[in-house]
Amino acid sequence: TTGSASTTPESDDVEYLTSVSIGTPPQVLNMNFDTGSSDLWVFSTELPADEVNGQTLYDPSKSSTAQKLQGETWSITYGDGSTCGGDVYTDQVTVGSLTVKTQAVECADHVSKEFTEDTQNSGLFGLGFDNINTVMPDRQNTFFTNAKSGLDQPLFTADLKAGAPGTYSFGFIDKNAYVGKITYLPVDTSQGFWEFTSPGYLIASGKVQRVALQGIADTGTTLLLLPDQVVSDYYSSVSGAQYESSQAGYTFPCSQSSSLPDFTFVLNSSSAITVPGKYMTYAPTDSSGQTCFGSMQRNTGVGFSIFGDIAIKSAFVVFDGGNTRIGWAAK
Ligand SMILES: O=C([C@@H]1CCCNC1)N1CCCCC1
Repeated sequence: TTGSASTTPESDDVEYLTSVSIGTPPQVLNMNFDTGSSDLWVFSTELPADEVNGQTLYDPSKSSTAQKLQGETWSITYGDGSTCGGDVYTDQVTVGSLTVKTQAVECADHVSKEFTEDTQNSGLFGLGFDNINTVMPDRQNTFFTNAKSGLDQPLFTADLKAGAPGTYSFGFIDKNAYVGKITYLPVDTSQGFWEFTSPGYLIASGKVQRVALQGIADTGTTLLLLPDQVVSDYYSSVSGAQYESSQAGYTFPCSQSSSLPDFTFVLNSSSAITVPGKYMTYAPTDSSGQTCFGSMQRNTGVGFSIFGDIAIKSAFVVFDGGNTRIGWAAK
């Protein structure tokens, strides 16, 4: 089997939403596919009304294929401090033409304000490793784990685009979606993430800095979060760039946007991925449009780097669960 679905960016490419069908008859929710976590959770009819603002609610009582997982609950806190939790059903879940008949669907009965305010996002679709699924007392599998044995190839791919719809595909690699070769790096799954190490980086056409960047490929993180040393090196070449504590990040005059340098992360001795300078301006910090927030920021407090959508939309990425490796290609 295989399947693929279009994924559409919200404004500023802050997140990408993908249509998912759950239950019988199908209830269609737009969800945030997140390779940085491993719970499939949805806004549900169990939420208090004041925690819902525009999202689509999954109602298990209206699905003839929903089964409550008695005694099972979930609770998650994300890196930005947002939280949610609730109880668990199994139901049929379909992405494109790919169906998992018995998928754990974690129903939120509480969500923090970050989720309430994210009005188009009706849940997270975890694509990390099962060891960080939060369901207690019995941990549940991701959609990818459940689908994997039936897939033509035990992998999924992310082809995110800047300001345009892209594609998540399961079970196959679309040769028309990338150019050149796919370069694979080994993945360490011990923390539950698609964790790999880039051996170095370069700014613009400068010399390669042989600094190991241990990080995760996280489709659910917007920006590119790297070690302080790398980030200050990058912005040292941008006129007027500074770390603005009130903004909790590096900013620069928006007038500099067209001169932000490319950022390249190395994969091996003969391969690298370049984030074009045009992606390195994230957004203005206020409506005046004077000051802009950078797409590269410090990874302070995380313990590793996060190659979020800024990096992922600069490439075609293969999440190869069968071989526990990640593949990167230009496009
Ligand atoms: O909570 C997260 C991210 C948040 C954004 C969405 N993906 C998961 N983590 C990944 C980085 C380390 C801490 C946990």
